[in-house]
Amino acid sequence: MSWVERLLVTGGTRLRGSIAISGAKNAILPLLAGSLLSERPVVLEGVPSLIDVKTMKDALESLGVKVNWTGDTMQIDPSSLRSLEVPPTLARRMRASNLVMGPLLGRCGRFKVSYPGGCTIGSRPMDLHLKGLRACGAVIDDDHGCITAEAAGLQGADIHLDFPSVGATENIMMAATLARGTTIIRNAAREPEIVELQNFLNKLGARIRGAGMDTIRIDGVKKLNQEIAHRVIPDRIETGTFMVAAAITRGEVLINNVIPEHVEAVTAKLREAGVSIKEEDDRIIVTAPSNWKAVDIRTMPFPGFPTDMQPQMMVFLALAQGTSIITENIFENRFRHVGELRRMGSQIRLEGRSAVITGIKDLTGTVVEATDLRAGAALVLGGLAAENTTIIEGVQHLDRGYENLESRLKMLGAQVSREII
Ligand SMILES: CC(=O)N[C@H]1[C@@H](OP(=O)(O)OP(=O)(O)OC[C@H]2O[C@@H](n3ccc(=O)[nH]c3=O)[C@H](O)[C@@H]2O)O[C@H](CO)[C@@H](O)[C@@H]1O
Ligand SMILES: C=C(OP(=O)(O)O)C(=O)O
Repeated sequence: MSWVERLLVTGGTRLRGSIAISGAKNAILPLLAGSLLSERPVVLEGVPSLIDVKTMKDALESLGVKVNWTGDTMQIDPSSLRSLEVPPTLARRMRASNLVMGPLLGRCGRFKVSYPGGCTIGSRPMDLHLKGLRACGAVIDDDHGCITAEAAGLQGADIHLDFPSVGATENIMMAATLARGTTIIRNAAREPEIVELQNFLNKLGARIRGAGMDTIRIDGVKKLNQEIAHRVIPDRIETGTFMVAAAITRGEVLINNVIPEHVEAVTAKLREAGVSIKEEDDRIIVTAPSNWKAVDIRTMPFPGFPTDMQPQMMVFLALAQGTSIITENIFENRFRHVGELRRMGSQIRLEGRSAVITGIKDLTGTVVEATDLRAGAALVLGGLAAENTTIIEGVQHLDRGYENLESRLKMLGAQVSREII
């Protein structure tokens, strides 16, 4: 017998209190994959309890790596690596499964993985990853949804990415770590998770510089053999989601364990709309006005406005005074939440890559479906602000990327519960 989990969110409560942000999903996943490059034990701290992290742990274990996960600490012993093939059922569970390609190729000279799964927000091809790995000397067969690669020793290369892809930058960085000579990645992604990966790999013994800028230089080393412990950076998308939760409920929330510079684009847009945001060393205080203004948003690679915050900002703007335009420049199919938000009463019109949002006074709770992770987050936020109760189906998407979401929202006064039917 199968069961369905759904969230029941009853709106109308102003969120108040303080909350601490968890380790970043999009940082821990490449760090776990990057551990494969090392021959010595690695300890990761601040590991969030997420389905995607569990999937990556399973993927590492399927390769023979020993992993011990207790609380928010993970001990990884990559010395026992013996298989170079991730089972298709695991690979298809999330996009980040592709991040084992670079490390396996770098350390062992071969891999076999299925095309990854992940959020259904666009076609998400792998061409830039494969182009970069081929430039380093890998012979790659990309056929029938399965990618196999071989290299008799990788060679450093000068690679220009057509687009600053986060995953391609990470895979190439990791493969190049153990290549002969120097690799240069131009038009590299500049996201904080890239800087985090550089810091982590350098602790292990790699020689990488430039992360956070558009050119990254990797001087290959023979092996990574430093035994290290590393604490993962806080999740900037979870931070942004809680910032919007405070704002949309006209509440006041102190958010701890934050790197304010990582959420600057979100802070700027919320301030432009009229929300008060006070930044201190590692915390942010969000105080919402009773009404807010429409603002326009264009998603861009970092430091631009993050696509992973686009759905959450859309629901906030659905309640703004005036008309906002959101242009989604990263993923061609990241508007699946629009239909669900319309069911809650919002007035949103799609025109190609843009959504035109005419602010209304109130949203109305109804039954809606989370079609992907951030679409789900937007629906929870809508539910917190709506009249009456919103029932959100497709909760498994939320569990991929938000740790204990309902209990943490409850700590701030929200009326949220999970129902199993
Ligand atoms: C686990 C993880 O870190 N996920 C994040 C990562 O995903 P991910 O690394 O998959 O995102 P990319 O930066 O690679 O994708 C950005 C754009 O480039 C395109 N592209 C990408 C690779 C490629 O080989 N060819 C190609 O055309 C994609 O289809 C997309 O349109 O960055 C995205 C963009 O900030 C975020 O939304 C995801 O949350
Ligand atoms: C798109 C996302 O994740 P993934 O790349 O893992 O699908 C996300 O975190 O919003």
